[in-house]
Amino acid sequence: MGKNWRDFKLYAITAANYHPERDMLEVMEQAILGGADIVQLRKKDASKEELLADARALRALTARYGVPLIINDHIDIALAVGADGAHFGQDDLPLAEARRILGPDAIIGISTHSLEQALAAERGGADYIGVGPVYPTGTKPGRTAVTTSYVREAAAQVSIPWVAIGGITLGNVDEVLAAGATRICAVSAIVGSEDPAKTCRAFRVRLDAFAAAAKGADGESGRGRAQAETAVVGGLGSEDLSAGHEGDSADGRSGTFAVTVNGRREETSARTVSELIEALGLVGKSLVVELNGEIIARESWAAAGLADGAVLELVHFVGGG
Ligand SMILES: Cc1ncc(COP(=O)(O)OP(=O)(O)O)c(N)n1
Ligand SMILES: Cc1nc(C(=O)O)sc1CCOP(=O)(O)O
Ligand SMILES: [Mg+2]
Repeated sequence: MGKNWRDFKLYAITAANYHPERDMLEVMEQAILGGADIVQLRKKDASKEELLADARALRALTARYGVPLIINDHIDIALAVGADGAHFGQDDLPLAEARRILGPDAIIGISTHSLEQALAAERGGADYIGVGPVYPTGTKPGRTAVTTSYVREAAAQVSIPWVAIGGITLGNVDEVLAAGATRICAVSAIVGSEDPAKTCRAFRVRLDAFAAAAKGADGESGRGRAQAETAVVGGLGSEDLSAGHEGDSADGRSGTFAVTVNGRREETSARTVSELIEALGLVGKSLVVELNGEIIARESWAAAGLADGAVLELVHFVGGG
């Protein structure tokens, strides 16, 4: 493993059924290249032989990138390939048994669906917990969604690393992060996407933007994350974004062009980040701005030019903890 595994933010899990035409290793390598920083082998109903072969191959891949490998359900496979850890659900091998077998250094993750289960896993010595399913998901059909209210409880009361999971997509991840998640796990949204690397990069942009907002508004402690909210840009149409910029702009250019703001394509005539903030009515707000994957310091907003195709994440921090 490279960096401290506890710093992971984006957890990717295998699910070959979502990419029947593509090789599992190729998809997972793309996910890692895009920013997935922990990987789980999950293959329900596979034979031990099949699991072992996949686990060996994934072990080699993840070792090459210094990314931790977790094996779902199968402690023998985890041991056989020297995985970094294993993940168990409420009905799987009990935590105490898993710890006895895997030893003190293994990363053991436990699925939880309520705060009570989370606190029990924490007391029992889990290294991290899954918090979910946040939304209904076809990857685990029939499971009742715990909603973002459990995410908020976890943010307030869980001390060990925890990861939000279940139905998380680029379309709803901001809501999960706004509820206080700082790590997310996605299966279908990553491995079922056309371009897993691009999808992971997009998840990372949002994770980083929320982390920066939490830090900016509350110092190093990260307190008050649960109050982080994305800037309210959803209701603004191109008219709003072009406000104050009709006709030629100061530098002689005219017209509008397309940018993506918090995942939404917009037409704007704003030539700089400052102009865009103004057009959005966000002047004076506690904001973190990410432009094409880079956080832009407030003092550089006026100089930060926007071009056609620019991708922006605007995170509005709305309170302390
Ligand atoms: C990170 C993470 N969280 C939750 C789960 C689900 O585990 P479990 O409840 O045991 O269900 P199965 O995955 O075994 O069907 C997970 N695998 N990973
Ligand atoms: C494997 C799993 N465990 C969950 C839990 O809540 O414990 S939700 C889930 C499925 C996550 O897949 P997707 O990102 O495609 O919804
Ligand atoms: Mg399980």
